[in-house]
Amino acid sequence: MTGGGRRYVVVGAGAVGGTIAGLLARAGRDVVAVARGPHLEALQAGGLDLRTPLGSWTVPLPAVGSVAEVGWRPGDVAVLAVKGQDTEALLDDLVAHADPSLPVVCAQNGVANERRALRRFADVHGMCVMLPAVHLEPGVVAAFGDPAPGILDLGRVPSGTDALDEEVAADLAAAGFSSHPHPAILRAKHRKLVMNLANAVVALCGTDALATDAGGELLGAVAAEGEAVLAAAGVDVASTEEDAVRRGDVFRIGEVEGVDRGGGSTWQSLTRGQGTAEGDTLNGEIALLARLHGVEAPLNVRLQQLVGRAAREGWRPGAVTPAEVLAARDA
Ligand SMILES: NC(=O)C1=CN([C@@H]2O[C@H](COP(=O)(O)OP(=O)(O)OC[C@H]3O[C@@H](n4cnc5c(N)ncnc54)[C@H](OP(=O)(O)O)[C@@H]3O)[C@@H](O)[C@H]2O)C=CC1
Ligand SMILES: CC(C)(CO)C(=O)C(=O)O
Repeated sequence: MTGGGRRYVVVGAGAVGGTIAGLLARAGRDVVAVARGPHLEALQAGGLDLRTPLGSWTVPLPAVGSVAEVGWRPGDVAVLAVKGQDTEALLDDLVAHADPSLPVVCAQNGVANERRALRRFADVHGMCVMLPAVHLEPGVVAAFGDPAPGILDLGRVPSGTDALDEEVAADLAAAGFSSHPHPAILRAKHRKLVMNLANAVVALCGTDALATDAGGELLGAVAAEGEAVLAAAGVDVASTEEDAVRRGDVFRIGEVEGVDRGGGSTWQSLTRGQGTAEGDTLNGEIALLARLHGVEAPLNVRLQQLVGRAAREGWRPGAVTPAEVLAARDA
């Protein structure tokens, strides 16, 4: 247990949340996971099966089925690690059970979750999550970063850092992550957003399609469209050089025995048949800004529409070709 009564309530203990909760717990921090369905049952029955290139462990992890069951107390910090499409429902629940002064850290991709949280909570922190991880089986999470599992910088939203950021970063560092307080976290998160516009491509077209000429063309065009829209909207985005400097050689993608990495988080949503996907939060951010600023974003609009439909209708990765998506640009 950590001193000072700090407790990390990690809501959504999947790929990212499971890795954060599991490694914080292994480092002796006080952690509660909020999970649901068969994953909750597996956590409660046998703990978290956490696999990494550095080793695999069964981590005993206190787990409850909803934020109503947490028993919130002073010193708690909520770490949101659900996908963006689940944030609104979660926050509605959270606001009914936790004090409005609860610090909320959004360990999620995109930049929409912090705004959702700020409508209900005053003390909101964004986290830029560079943590390649997989959760395809109840109770099991694999994180591929080696030697650090990932980079988890955080800061207040809209800007600045405070004592909480310092404390969380120190606890994450003790758990093995690279984590720094970041005074302009949304700047970093917008750079990550540009990268995550590819999530829908990987999910729809499959990982093999990325090695094709059409796949490469699509990935480049989707990112370029995102950059152009963010520039038209006047958004402050970290440069690729700044991003590369921060990544440095903190981690590379390692091997985890017995686990195939497959694709990113949206690919995992389709592979698991989750029924929803994160397109509205990721490509939808570009669609939103394009509409607000009078510019076009046909590729991101198409990806948002397709990945939502794919999740609803149970399509598997590979159901769509890059050429089919590129056709939206040429229509
Ligand atoms: N996976 C990765 O490599 C990376 C992911 N990210 C980002 O991290 C965030 C989380 O993604 P990821 O970890 O992949 O997602 P996962 O689907 O693996 O984990 C999210 C978990 O949250 C659960 N959940 C959703 N709503 C609730 C709720 N109200 N109460 C309890 N549990 C809930 C989900 O359950 P259920 O399965 O039932 O839906 C799921 O188990 C996303 O924003 C993603 O883009 C960032 C970097 C890398
Ligand atoms: C960068 C990447 C693809 C790492 O897995 C990611 O952020 C995601 O899966 O959402």
